[in-house]
Amino acid sequence: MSINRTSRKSRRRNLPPGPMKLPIIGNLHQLGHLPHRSLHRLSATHGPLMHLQLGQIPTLIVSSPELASQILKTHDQVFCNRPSTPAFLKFTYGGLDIAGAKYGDHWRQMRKLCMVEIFSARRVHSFKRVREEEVHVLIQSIRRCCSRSEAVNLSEMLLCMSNNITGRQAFRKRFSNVGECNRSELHDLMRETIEVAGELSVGDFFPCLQYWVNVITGFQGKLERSFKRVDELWEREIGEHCLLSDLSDDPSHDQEEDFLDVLLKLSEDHANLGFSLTRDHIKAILADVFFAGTETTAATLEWALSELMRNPRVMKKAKDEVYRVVGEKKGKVVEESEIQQMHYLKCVINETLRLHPLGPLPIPRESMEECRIHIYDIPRKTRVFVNAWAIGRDPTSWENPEIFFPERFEGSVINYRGHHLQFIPFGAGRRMCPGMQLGIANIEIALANLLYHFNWELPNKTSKMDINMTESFGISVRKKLPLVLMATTT
Ligand code: HEM
Repeated sequence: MSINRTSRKSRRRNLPPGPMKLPIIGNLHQLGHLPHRSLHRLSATHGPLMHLQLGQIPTLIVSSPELASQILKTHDQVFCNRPSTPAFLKFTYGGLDIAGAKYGDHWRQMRKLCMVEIFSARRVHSFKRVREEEVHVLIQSIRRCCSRSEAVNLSEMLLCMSNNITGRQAFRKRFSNVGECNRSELHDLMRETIEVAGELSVGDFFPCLQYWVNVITGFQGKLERSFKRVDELWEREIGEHCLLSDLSDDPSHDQEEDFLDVLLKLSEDHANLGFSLTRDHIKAILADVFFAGTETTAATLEWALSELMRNPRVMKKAKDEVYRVVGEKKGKVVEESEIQQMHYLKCVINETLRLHPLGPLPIPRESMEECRIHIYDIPRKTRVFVNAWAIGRDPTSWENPEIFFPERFEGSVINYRGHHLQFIPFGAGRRMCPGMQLGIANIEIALANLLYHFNWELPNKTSKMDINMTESFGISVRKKLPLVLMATTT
């Protein structure tokens, strides 16, 4: 398959348009080692529309707001499929979820159901207490490090917090020890699974040899083992929920419904639902909630703090705002109602998402039919990566794009809701992130509290420029090296 351009010569000679290839500028070997900066460098040389031949898969990388608008708005209906990779198919029970589902009736039904029942503003609000309690546990855990003059591994703690919040939202269970924000069975399992799911396996790009390539490289074995453990976890939680709902004197009946309560209830209501929500559908949705929701949230917080450490002026301004809004409130958690007045904090989060979006690689789109983008004909089944990372650093949209400058969002109409294609950390169009509000609520409350309760320093008198900002690939783009800081209480 080639990506064709209408030839100028043929137009001059009044001939029917003949094909001209959009040159292939990269291959699988390069992509395997391409961090975002190399992709950025390639697009600086080859323009914002790049064609890579990844094994058997024609692949486009789109790195300008104009082209992103063509993919995610003008031709959203053509590009709203997701390619099936073995890892996605496995963890989503053959694409029964939202993120891995092929575009069509099933995806529409699942997305609508989850938007109403799981991702709605009402549901996000109902977990306010869960977020505030888990942030309180995080603060207490950091305080204990302070009292022992120990460095805080924030990368690890933030991921544990995010897992605990999601565990409580999904099935009312936190997995760390009581009162701790430490590693748990869930934490290790999610880490391992996210690594497997985010891995670029060679077999993904050779569909006809996929299974055998994955067996030979050992990827298939890794995938099966990981899946078995995750499936056991979902089964255990579903079993416990079914048992609890049979016990009329269950004390947790007073509490907010969790996602699993909601999904189990819906699964018994085929008539109203109009389709059958099986156990596998439920497990697939749980997989989405954990895999799409935990690391993304923790990674954004990690980048925000790293940028604040490198930019003391911004750190001071953000802390001043939090104090001004909250006032003197010893030992308490900053509450969500107070965050609505923290406009600069929101700019800091925007600026973090601009420079450190989820990344172009983990959740690609796929064209469902042939389509013309710019002057090129893009064949059916082309994989498309919209490079939010490069778009967020595009000098034609952003002044001094490499500088962390939250003020650029003050008084600006640009937001992350998918309307402004120069800033798309949550994507845009039909397949835009449905968990945006949930993710932002977690990030805001955690960041406000980390700024309110602590002063942060680098360990061993290292300089702010020593903070390593190298990225690593996975489901989200995380810091390659953990963020380790010293905290003192304010
Ligand atoms: C900072 C946090 C987050 C970021 C940056 C983020 C980003 C993204 C992006 C870029 C996409 C692809 C959109 C596209 O193709 O246009 C996506 C899809 C998705 N996200 Fe998020 N996300 C976050 C949090 C969450 C949370 C908390 C959840 C759920 C609990 C979630 C669930 C999903 C799902 C299910 C999809 C697939 C949607 C579909 O294919 O229809 N995300 N996210």
